[in-house]
Amino acid sequence: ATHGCKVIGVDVNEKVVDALNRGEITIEEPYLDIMVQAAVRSGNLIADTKPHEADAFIIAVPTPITEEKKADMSYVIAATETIVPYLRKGNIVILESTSPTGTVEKLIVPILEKSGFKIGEELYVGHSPERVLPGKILWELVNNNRIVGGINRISAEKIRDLYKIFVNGEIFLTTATTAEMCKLMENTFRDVNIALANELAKICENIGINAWEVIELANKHPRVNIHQPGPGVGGHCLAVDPWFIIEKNPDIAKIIELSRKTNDSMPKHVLNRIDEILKDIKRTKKISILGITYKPNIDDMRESPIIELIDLMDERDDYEVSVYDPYVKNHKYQAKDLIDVAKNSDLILLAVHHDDFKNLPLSDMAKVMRNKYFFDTRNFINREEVEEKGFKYILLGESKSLYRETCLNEVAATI
Ligand SMILES: NC(=O)C1=CN([C@@H]2O[C@H](COP(=O)(O)OP(=O)(O)OC[C@H]3O[C@@H](n4cnc5c(N)ncnc54)[C@H](O)[C@@H]3O)[C@@H](O)[C@H]2O)C=CC1
Ligand SMILES: CC(=O)N[C@@H]1[C@@H](OP(=O)(O)OP(=O)(O)OC[C@H]2O[C@@H](n3ccc(=O)[nH]c3=O)[C@H](O)[C@@H]2O)O[C@H](C(=O)O)[C@@H](O)[C@@H]1O
Repeated sequence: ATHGCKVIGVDVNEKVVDALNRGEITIEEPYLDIMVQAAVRSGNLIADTKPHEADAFIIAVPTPITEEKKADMSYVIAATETIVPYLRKGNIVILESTSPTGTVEKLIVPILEKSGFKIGEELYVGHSPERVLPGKILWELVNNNRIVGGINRISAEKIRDLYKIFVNGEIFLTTATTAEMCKLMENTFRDVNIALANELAKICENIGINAWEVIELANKHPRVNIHQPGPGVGGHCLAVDPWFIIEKNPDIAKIIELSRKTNDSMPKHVLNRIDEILKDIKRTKKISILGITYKPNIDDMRESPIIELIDLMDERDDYEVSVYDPYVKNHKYQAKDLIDVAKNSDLILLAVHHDDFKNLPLSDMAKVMRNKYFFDTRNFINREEVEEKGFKYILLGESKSLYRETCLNEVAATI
């Protein structure tokens, strides 16, 4: 809309539509409010609960997984069916939702055929996966390279020409099914690499060294890029998309499935570590959790591993939980500030590395706590600073064994 096109934003949620028409946004994303205001004011962006006739239709509805880890394609089916009555000869239809392989060819095309138009000749159809990173969406939307998979060459070319209106990155053409698999493998690549880092974290805890130090040093190799361990992988992308591959290839996608399970095991692993740290306390223990979103500096809690951790603690009667997240209001355990969250607590768990947590009021927090344990799952907080304030600092991916202490002393003595 800010590049001169007339855009109709269609959503079944009336609240989203009403907000957009007032020039307001319903998600947190840097600079999006300014851009939407400008687009609405220019008259180029309007929203409605029903589609209008148009030259091109872009489908970007949710593609979640069910409890059984199967792709839920109901939103894509519903949205595609909704546009059929509005289609005209020469229209372009693009699926942007991250989808299992074969979605365009086997699910969307048969629905679009109900329009009576010849697919690929009178209707141009394809998949152009969205690759933006939440928190950097507006920059990446324009500057990322894009893949366009058509059901035939002319479809891919027509879709490419549409994206050229606002994309500065390169646009690569392929088939619809290849484009679907590219998107799934991009997120799977990241998920598998994070699983490797999480496994390393557990191994290092086992042998008494620091995984973060191993990663930093190993990554000095020109062809090594180990990712960061943490309390688990969240979001509606990495925690979801690999399952689309596993569902269709259960006997082959073994590494992918094991990686998913490894990352999903991290909240339980964090709880096991807390059990071990607080094993001598026999009464109900209070845990203060800093951050519950799925990653830093955003308000999205979808598939957050911290929510999973809280659920695990809820199942136990020896834990009481208190939470503080500057991006979240209304969580059932939400404290009003960083002092309130620490009241009568036994352990602070740094779960999400929001920038807001860079300068914690550690002295004031320590004053209201019962025991002063600080468990950092992100290697985010300065160990010396925390220890200076009287806390015992514990880091995910590190177990300070006697062996490690002795080795470090020996190294220090040699230097
Ligand atoms: N959010 C992101 O940064 C990225 C999202 N994606 C993919 O894009 C797709 C959409 O994701 P999000 O925008 O994050 O989801 P979302 O849940 O934030 O928004 C989807 C919107 O679609 C609406 N909707 C549902 N059914 C509809 C229908 N039949 N007709 C019209 N509107 C309908 C919902 O009310 C909701 O407002 C997913 O497949 C996701 O994996 C891919 C890359 C990045
Ligand atoms: C390959 C890739 O980088 N995909 C991006 C990803 O966005 P998303 O916000 O889900 O990715 P993320 O920043 O890796 O975070 C996912 C999760 O992984 C965790 N995480 C991430 C990196 C890391 O080294 N260790 C780690 O534990 C994060 O804490 C978070 O819980 O998924 C998006 C999507 O598909 O929606 C996609 O558009 C984005 O480009």
